[in-house]
Amino acid sequence: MATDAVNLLDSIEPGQFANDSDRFAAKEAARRLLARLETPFEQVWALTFEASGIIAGLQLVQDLGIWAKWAEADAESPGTSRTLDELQSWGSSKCETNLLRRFLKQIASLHYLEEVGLDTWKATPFSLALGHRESYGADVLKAGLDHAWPCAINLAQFLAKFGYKEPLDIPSFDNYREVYGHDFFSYVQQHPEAGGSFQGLMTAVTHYKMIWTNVYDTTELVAGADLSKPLFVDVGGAQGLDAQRLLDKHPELPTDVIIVEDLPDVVTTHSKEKIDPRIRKIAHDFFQPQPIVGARAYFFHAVPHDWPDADVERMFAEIKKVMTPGYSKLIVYEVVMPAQGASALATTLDLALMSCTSGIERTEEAWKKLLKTCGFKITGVFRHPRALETVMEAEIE
Ligand SMILES: C[S@@+](CC[C@H](N)C(=O)[O-])C[C@H]1O[C@@H](n2cnc3c(N)ncnc32)[C@H](O)[C@@H]1O
Repeated sequence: MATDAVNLLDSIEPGQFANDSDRFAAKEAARRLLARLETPFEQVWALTFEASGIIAGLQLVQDLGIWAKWAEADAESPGTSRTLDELQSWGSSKCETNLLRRFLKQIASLHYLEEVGLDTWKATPFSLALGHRESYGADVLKAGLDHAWPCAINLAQFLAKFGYKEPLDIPSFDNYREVYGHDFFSYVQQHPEAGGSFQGLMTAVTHYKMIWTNVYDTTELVAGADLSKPLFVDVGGAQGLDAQRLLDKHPELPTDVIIVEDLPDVVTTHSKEKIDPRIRKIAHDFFQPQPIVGARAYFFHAVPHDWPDADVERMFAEIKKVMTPGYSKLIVYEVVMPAQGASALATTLDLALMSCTSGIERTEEAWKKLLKTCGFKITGVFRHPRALETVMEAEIE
């Protein structure tokens, strides 16, 4: 029985699923299986010592440039196994043989590499992705080390110190400031490396999530627009991926009606994704007066969730001042936290926000209340069964 079960589980491959939802459902089932099969010790060990060891090893191999070299070599000769000597020779700095061996052995023991012989490994899709710049896997790893891990280590003691209140008031108490001396967005503007890993993380997450134009039908928005004026302002739009998606859906749109706004360092230093030259990028702080007046839509994707209510009120107040009543729309694309059965991705994002930015993933009730306080009425709520996030459309009340 045990052998049959093991053989069956070992035989399952991602390619056998008809679509990504089926693959995802099986992956979630495998997580539940693991939660049932692991002993409490195995679980706590995996969460602590395995995880911290693997993160250190993955970053070390990344710092040596070995993942990138391996991905290049694998593209030329897919599936070739590599010896320790070969991998060591790819390092940009000299790394002692046994030091590298010890890390590679742990990485392989957790199946992120395949051990195929003595000191010999094969790449996996995961290890190859770490070497591909365009997958942003290395940025997610680095963002974990730059932001998530140091903040998580401090979080419980920080919350105890402030009497177990929800951290929703950046000037009074903020975990990131406790760790780094500045709130998150001030810090990343002053530290380009930490800002770069955050932007890479955002790009990876945005690529992973469902395209907003598949959740919200933009036909009416565009058909009812006066294209002699700005159409779409993506506020805190980072690399401009959502703006690009609107253009992909409406390729006939002219130049300069789609605008992406973000902080100066994001628009200049971290601007890496290729987007259509018809999209205009401008540096703008959303707490300052909004320069684009009377646009058809002001779009916020995963931006309000970075901030407590008082800051969202300030941010939306600047938008409200420039909206044309009855014409302009406020469009928010965010996680709407369900009362029950939230996914691990939603709850993990919520806690990462608490830990790093004093932000929060809001419930529908919280969103309704916040938008009302800001002087907006919700004109539509749009969901997709497979989307993490919900589109909320609002107008000036
Ligand atoms: C969580 S990211 C979301 C980015 C993008 N909308 C997406 O979904 O991929 C939040 C964005 O807000 C930007 N941001 C933070 N503070 C800002 C400010 N005061 N003014 C303008 N943008 C800001 C950040 O630089 C970052 O790109």
